[in-house]
Amino acid sequence: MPHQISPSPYADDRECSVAELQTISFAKLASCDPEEQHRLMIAAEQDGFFYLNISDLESKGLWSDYQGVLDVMASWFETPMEEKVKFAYGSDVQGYKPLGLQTGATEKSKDGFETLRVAQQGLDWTVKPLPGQVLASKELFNDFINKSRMHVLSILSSLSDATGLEGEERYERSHRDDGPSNSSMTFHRYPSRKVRDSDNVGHNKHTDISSIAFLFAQQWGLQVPARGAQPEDDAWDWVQPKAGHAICNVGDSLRFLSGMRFRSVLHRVMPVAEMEHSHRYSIAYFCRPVHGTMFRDSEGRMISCDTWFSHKFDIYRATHEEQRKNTILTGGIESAESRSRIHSSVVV
Ligand SMILES: O=C(O)CCC(=O)C(=O)O
Ligand SMILES: [Fe+2]
Repeated sequence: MPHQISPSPYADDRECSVAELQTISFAKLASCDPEEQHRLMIAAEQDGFFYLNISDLESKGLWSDYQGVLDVMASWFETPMEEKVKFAYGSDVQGYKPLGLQTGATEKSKDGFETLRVAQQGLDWTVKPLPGQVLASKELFNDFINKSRMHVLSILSSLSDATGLEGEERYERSHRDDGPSNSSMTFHRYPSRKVRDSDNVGHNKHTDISSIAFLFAQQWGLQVPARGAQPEDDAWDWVQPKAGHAICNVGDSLRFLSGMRFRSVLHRVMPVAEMEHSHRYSIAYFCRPVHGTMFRDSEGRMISCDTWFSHKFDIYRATHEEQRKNTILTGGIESAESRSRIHSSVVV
């Protein structure tokens, strides 16, 4: 596993257009700093993506937990396929998803990633149990999930403060700890070019189902649409990996809960030069509302978050052609006007 961030997604010294994301301080959010809450609100409204600095003491060692779980997962992904498929339960919140079950990032391709998912309380499940290697490090995984969740809930409560929400309207109320939900910690491995077929290509463009996706990625690959680009331009900017920072983005559930105020931005993952010889790893904690939470979706329907969740997973698995027939894959944000407003800069 590479331990240093590559200087560029490319093998040569070609220019690379990078999304200019705001950086929000978790330490300041934890102390309810109104200015930081305001900066977060603007980032959620305008960009939909931002970095969260999690290197301060207030983050309680989350970054080092991340490195610990990454080591366990990198070793588990090396186990033979016959072993891994024993955990393929067909669930979208718990267990293994092999390569190629969804569409890939280019027309006609299949996805190029495998995933192990851990549901809320999933470490304790006796039905659909997790692999022994994960359970042997249960305390580490528990800490990692709880701390990630604590960070996301702080983001949600800061957004409630910044937008003046009270009582049951507050975003953390629809994500309370005592309510069951489809929240899930997901570990992705994008196998290197040496061990995957050429028609397994990255992760197709999509918006996330979740309220907030909280991503750990120390390798290039993630992209957002270039500012002002038309869908047919197919122009994308890279999201630069940054040590000590989570990459956070608003997903459909928070976009809908906020009455379309916050921006759920399209993104995708493309294979990069490093993946000719190394696997790419990313970990995402998808925080989703408690079961039964209602909102109006991009098709104008009042719908529960659970129904949206299952429609969305069906469409992730549909063909590219099927995906184009409605607004579910992209949450209705394909038009140039409502796409990313993130500025970009060019690095060489
Ligand atoms: O692998 C990544 O960097 C992003 C993955 C992603 O977008 C997702 O799982 O929804
Ligand atoms: Fe995503």
